[in-house]
Amino acid sequence: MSLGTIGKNIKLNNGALIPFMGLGTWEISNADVIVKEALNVGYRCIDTAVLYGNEELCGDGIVEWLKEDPKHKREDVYYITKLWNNQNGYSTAKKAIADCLQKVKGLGYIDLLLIHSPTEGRQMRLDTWKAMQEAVDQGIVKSIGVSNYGKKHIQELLSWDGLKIKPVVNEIEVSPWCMRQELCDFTNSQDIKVIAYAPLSHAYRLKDADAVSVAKDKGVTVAQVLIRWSLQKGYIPIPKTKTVSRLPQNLDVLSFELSETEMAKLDHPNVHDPSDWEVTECP
Ligand SMILES: NC(=O)C1=CN([C@@H]2O[C@H](COP(=O)(O)OP(=O)(O)OC[C@H]3O[C@@H](n4cnc5c(N)ncnc54)[C@H](OP(=O)(O)O)[C@@H]3O)[C@@H](O)[C@H]2O)C=CC1
Ligand SMILES: O=C1Nc2ccccc2C1=O
Repeated sequence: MSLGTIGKNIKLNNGALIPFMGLGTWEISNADVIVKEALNVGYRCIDTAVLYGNEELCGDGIVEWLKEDPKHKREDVYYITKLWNNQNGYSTAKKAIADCLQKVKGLGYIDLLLIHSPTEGRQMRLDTWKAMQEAVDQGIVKSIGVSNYGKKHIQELLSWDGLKIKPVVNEIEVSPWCMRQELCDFTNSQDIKVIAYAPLSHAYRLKDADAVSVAKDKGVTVAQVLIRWSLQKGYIPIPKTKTVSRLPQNLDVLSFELSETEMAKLDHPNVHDPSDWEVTECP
């Protein structure tokens, strides 16, 4: 990752551009308020999911922001949502995608639709992908991707004879305590970008002594250090905060740089401590 490109939009394998980082919205119940505030302070990418139950509120926040100023354009915001596990299967996914769009109808289209996880088995994964490809052909979804996919799930999709559209991203948990170096390298080798979820370790490691020491040296917070670590690794982090006062801080990660020594101090290649679920190895 060339440091000079951090902070710029990132080109996906279909030519579309995705913002360099985004806002996670899991467990944000007033997502309309938080999303609008986030857009006002400069966030341009919002990550939600059917699971989170706040897609409509995220859409409302975006639409409110668009209405606020004629200079605010739909194409300046990147809206990500995900089909939940029980929405796998061709006809179920077709209906679910229509529902996803209906919930944010003011947006007109979904920038990026993900299959939330690979847990439902090969046939369901591929049938779901078929429906997702058709949503791109229809123009209601601009890009499609996967989440929580391990190497074998990506290989399965890339070698499927029904593949017409490659996934643009794999959204997986990545932080210094869940580095997944092999999976990240494999994902990137296939020209698929890594969206790093739980980049703040779901807040479990914010008191880590090494991270605290790096943050102190740099004069920034541990949250900022972790987001910067993710960017310097070449990932697209989606830190979540429901605290309005933390929104600007988490975005303010372009004015400092971590040295190789600091990056190495943060790395924990031998630790594998996901903050949430771990399904990348499922059959
Ligand atoms: N595809 C998938 O399977 C998954 C996707 N995700 C996505 O990734 C996003 C991020 O992951 P998430 O699990 O939310 O965890 P994060 O790693 O983003 O951590 C969020 C926690 O950090 C706290 N926090 C945020 N900023 C700061 C700060 N500056 N200082 C101190 N504490 C801070 C938050 O508190 P507070 O909110 O109270 O401010 C919250 O407790 C999710 O919201 C979701 O969009 C997450 C898990 C799985
Ligand atoms: O953000 C998320 N938090 C989760 C917890 C369990 C399963 C999926 C998720 C998410 O997508």
